[in-house]
Amino acid sequence: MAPQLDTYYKTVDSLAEDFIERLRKAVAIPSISAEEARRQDVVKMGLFLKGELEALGAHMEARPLGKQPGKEHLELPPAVIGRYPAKKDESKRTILVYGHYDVQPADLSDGWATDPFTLTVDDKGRMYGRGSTDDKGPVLGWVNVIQSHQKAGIEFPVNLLMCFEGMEEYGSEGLDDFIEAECKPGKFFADADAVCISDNYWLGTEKPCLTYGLRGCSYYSIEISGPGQDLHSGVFGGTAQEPMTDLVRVMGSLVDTDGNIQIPGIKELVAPLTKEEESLYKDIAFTMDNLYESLGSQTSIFPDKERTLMGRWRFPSLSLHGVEGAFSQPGAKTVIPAKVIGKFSIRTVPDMQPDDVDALVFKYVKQVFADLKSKNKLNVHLQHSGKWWVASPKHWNFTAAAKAVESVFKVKPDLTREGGSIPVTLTFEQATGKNVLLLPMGSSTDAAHSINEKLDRRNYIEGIKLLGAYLHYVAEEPTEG
Ligand SMILES: C[C@H](N)C(=O)N[C@@H](Cc1c[nH]cn1)C(=O)O
Ligand SMILES: [Zn+2]
Ligand SMILES: [Zn+2]
Repeated sequence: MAPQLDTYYKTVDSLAEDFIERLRKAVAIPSISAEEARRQDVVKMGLFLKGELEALGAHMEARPLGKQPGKEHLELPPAVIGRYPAKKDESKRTILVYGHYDVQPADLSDGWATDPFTLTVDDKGRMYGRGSTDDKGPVLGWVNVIQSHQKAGIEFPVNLLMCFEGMEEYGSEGLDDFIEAECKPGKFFADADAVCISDNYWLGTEKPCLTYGLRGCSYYSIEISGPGQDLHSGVFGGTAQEPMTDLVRVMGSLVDTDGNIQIPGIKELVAPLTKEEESLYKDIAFTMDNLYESLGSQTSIFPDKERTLMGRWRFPSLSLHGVEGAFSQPGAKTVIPAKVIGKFSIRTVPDMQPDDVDALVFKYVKQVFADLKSKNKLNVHLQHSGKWWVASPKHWNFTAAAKAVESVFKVKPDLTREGGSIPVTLTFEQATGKNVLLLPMGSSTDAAHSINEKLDRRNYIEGIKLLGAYLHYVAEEPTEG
C-alpha cells in the first residue's frame, strides 16, 4: 500500500457525515441545464463548488463560456476550473480531473418517492436525490479528497487540475473550444500528465470497474406543423391533417421493438465484430440479474449477458425520448396540437462518423414523411452530437487506478466500456494528447437520469477513498506501462 493511505482512509471515515452534508447542500440546488428557468441555479451550483474549493485553499476561476448557441439571450454557465495546491509543485505529476455540476430535469410529479432536491437517506444508506450519483457525488469526491488530506496532515501527492462544467447534460455546449484553448502551451491545462473522469457507473453493485470506452450520442428533433393554432378535435377532427399523427408514424418507423434501427445504412457504419473481441464479453462480471435489478423489470431484449453487454457498449442504439407540444398531463384533453417536436437520439460506436449518421437520418426521415403524402410541414435537425471514445487501458493511469481499487475494495476491477456518452472525454484526449481514465463511483442501481436517483453511502465514502488512493498510486507509477 502507498504510505499513509491507511491514515487517509480513517480520516475519510471520520469526516463521512460532513461529506454527506456537503452532498445535501449540492443536491438542494436544482442545477438543471436543460431548463432555461433554472439557469441561475446552475450558476449557483458552479459558484457553490468554487466556494467549497476556495475554502480549502484551491486556486479557482469561474470562466465564462459565452452565449448558448441557438438561445442567444441565455448565458452559458461557467466552466469552474481550478488548481490544488494553488502553487504547482514541479516535482509531482499533474492530474486533470473533470466532472459536471448540472443535472437532468426532475420533478416530484414524475414519480419520485421523495423530493428530488432534498437528499433523503434511508436505513440502508441509499442517498436519494437528483445529481447524487450523476455527477454531484463524484465531483464533490475531489473536494472531499482535498479536505481529508488536510485533516490527516498528509502531503497532497499530485498537482490537481480541475475542470467542472454546467452543461454536460445538454451536450457540453461551449466546452470543446474552451478545453482546446486551455490545453495549449502556457495555458491552464497545459501541464496535465493524465486525465481522470468520474461520471459513470459500475456494471453491478459490488465490483468497481475502470472504463476505457464510451458511446457517442447524436440527438435529433423532428418538427411537424400544420394548423395555425391548436384545434378543437370535435370541430376539426376529420377535417385537418394532424401533425401528431404524422409524427407518431415517422417516429414509429425509426426503430423496432428489439432495438433494431430501421434507418438504412446505419448498420454498415459499424466496425465489424472480431472473434477476439467477442470472446472478451464472457469473462466480464455481469449477470442478467444485475440487468434486471437495474432495469427494475425483466423486459430485456436479449436473454444472455454477452449480447446484452454488446447491445449496451458495442452496437448503436436508437431511443425515442419525448414529444414537445403534445398533451402529457393526466386527464383527457381533446386538443389537436398544431405543432409537435419529437426527440430521439442515436448512441454511436466505432467507426460511425457523426456526419454520416446525420446524412442517413435526414434522408430517411424526409423519405418516410414524403411517403405519408401529408400536407403538413416537416423539419428535422441535429440538436447536438458527441463522438464515441475508446482508449488504451494499458497505461500507468489505469494501472494506478487498478491498484487503488484493490487497496480500497480488495478486488481487481473489471475493465469495461460504457453505453452512455461524455462527449468531452475525446476532446480531453485529443487536446492534451494524454491518457484518459474513467473511474466511476456509483453503482448500476443508481438510476441516473431516472426517478429516485441515488448514491449509496458506501459508494460515496469508499469512492472518496478510491479517488484519493488513485492520486497516491498515480504519484508512484513509473512512466512506462
Ligand atoms: C454518462 C454521463 N453521466 C451521462 O449521463 N451523459 C449524458 C450526456 C449526454 C447528453 N446528451 C448527450 N449526451 C448521456 O449519456 O446521456
Ligand atoms: Zn454525468
Ligand atoms: Zn447524465
